[in-house]
Amino acid sequence: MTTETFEFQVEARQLLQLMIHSVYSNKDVFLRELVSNASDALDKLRLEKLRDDSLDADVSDLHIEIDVDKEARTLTVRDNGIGMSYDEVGQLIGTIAKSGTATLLKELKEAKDAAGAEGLIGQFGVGFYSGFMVADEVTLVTRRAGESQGTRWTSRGEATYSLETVEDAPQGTAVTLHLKPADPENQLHDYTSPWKIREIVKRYSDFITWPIRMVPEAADGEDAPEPETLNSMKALWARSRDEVSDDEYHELYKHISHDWREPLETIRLQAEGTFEYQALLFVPSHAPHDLFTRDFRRGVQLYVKRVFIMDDCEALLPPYLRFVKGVVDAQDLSLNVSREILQQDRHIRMMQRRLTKKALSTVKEFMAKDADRYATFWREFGTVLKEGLVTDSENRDAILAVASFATTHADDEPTTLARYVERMKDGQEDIYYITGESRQSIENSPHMEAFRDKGIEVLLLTDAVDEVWVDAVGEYEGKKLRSVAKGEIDLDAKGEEQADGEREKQAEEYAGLLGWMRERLDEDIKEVRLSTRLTVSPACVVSDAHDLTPALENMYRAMGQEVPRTKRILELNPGHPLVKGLNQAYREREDRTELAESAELLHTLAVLAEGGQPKDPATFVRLVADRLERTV
Ligand SMILES: Nc1ncnc2c1ncn2[C@@H]1O[C@H](COP(=O)(O)OP(=O)(O)OP(=O)(O)O)[C@@H](O)[C@H]1O
Repeated sequence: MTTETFEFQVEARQLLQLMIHSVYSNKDVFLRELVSNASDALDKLRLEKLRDDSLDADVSDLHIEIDVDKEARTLTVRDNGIGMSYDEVGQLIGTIAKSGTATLLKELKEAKDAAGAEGLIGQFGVGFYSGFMVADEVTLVTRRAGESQGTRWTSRGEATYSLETVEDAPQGTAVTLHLKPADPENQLHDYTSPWKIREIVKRYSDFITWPIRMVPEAADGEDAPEPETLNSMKALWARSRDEVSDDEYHELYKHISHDWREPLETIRLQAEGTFEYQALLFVPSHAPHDLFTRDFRRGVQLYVKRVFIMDDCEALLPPYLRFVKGVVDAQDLSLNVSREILQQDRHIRMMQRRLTKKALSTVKEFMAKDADRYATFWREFGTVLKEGLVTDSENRDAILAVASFATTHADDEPTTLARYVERMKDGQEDIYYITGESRQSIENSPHMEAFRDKGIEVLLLTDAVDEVWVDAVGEYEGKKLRSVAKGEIDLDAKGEEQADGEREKQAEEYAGLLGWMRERLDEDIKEVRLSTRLTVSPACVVSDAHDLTPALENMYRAMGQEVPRTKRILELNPGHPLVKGLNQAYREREDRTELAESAELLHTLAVLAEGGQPKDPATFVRLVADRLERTV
């Protein structure tokens, strides 16, 4: 069979170069990655055989084997697992199909130091390619279980790789690294040394549930020694807490999550009784880059009596906890259980409730005992946790209790709702918030003026989900959550006579202008009224208390839902010279053509001030230019 040569995808080539000129100082981890892939391949084969007994595959002694040849300076990691077909090798090994590769590479190039680069690579995980940190050539020979022909893949980690079919490949995959010369100064150890291999396997892969064997090289003239099993194979989740070190837990986390960094927290949970299970969950320390993409893979694996059943088990945790990684091992499920059955299983639903409560109480503990850890957690996962405020009414209070929000009270320290309430002024009945794209834009919004003036604290909500949960939640401890940009806001003490009298007078004075403007702006505006929110700006637009905000309208449209355009309310600041002038002109002039333009301008300025888009930018620019021309 001829050998075909292929070019690596551009991204794959760039990643390979990064691996070769190693951004990662600890090169030992290449073995963990290869063993991890081999272990996955064994899991997959066992599962496939379980589902389809007719599969022509030998599952009697599934294991991983590590062989070294000191003379040839090669190290081989072999498994008798699922293997790959010719096409799969091309797809899985020659390309990087993962979303976000381009972003990762860009960030890597921008990372200023090795530690930053290491962190980024860690988040991504480059698995198989890490072999090129220690080898100048990698050969992979594989045969998919059930197929007769095998495939050999070879590359020197440069621009190309070659593929050929082979006739006599054993079932599974063997990855052979042609090792670079050892260079201990650069952490490139002698990976042909049995004690080094023992040490690495023990450190990183002890919990792997398949035997990892090594056949030590025979001394001259002696028979080959018996293979030695290097790992204990004990499922960490089944061992008691004091038997397992934090490092061991962390290695399991890295195996499951493909993250190279330590988790923020490890959570153990055992349930005894009618439905027994053990769970070992991890809260990562960093949000993965694809957390908000549609095909994000959740991190909880399901085992049944120590047998791996599935990755990415969505029935075990609600979507807003999708960042939690870990293992759940249930005793009383069928090995053939499917995703559909899991979704309907009463025990699984109970398990999900318990795991959810445990995850939330862990966050509560961060909050109570370790402010830094809580701050990291919230920075990384607050946005996704808030989705639960909308979707999980049972745990809404628990989520609200651990949620925090940016606030006008402090520049860099978010507040909980409880603390906000403690600080509420005498007579303040509601919790005020404003939503928008960035802290800066909403802090300077005209809607904030009266609040700033009176020193009333406002929560600054800038995540898309904030628009939704505030409506779903509605109130906290009997205090309404109120948008400063919705409905009528009256911050003056009720019944203040002077204010009331003044307002009545103004209402009379402005009645004509307000009615006339409403007619002029009828397409977009349903009411024009005098404002009690504004102290500096001439005008602002607000939504009715129960109307959709423009951001929500856009969100629904982006999701493909039809929503009618909601007309808004224009508020004018009667204390502003521009508004006063407009009123005077309205009263004095018969010809109101110019005035109509001014009304339009005022409206557009109000839209711009809250970060909106003018409906007709060209006309707006022309009107402003006209006015400027007259003043210069
Ligand atoms: N020993 C193996 N047996 C069977 N398939 C394998 C083996 N090694 C790798 N693969 C296939 O190649 C794919 C790519 O492997 P690679 O190590 O690059 O990434 P990964 O394991 O998917 O994720 P990560 O990069 O985060 O480790 C795997 O998902 C798997 O399908």
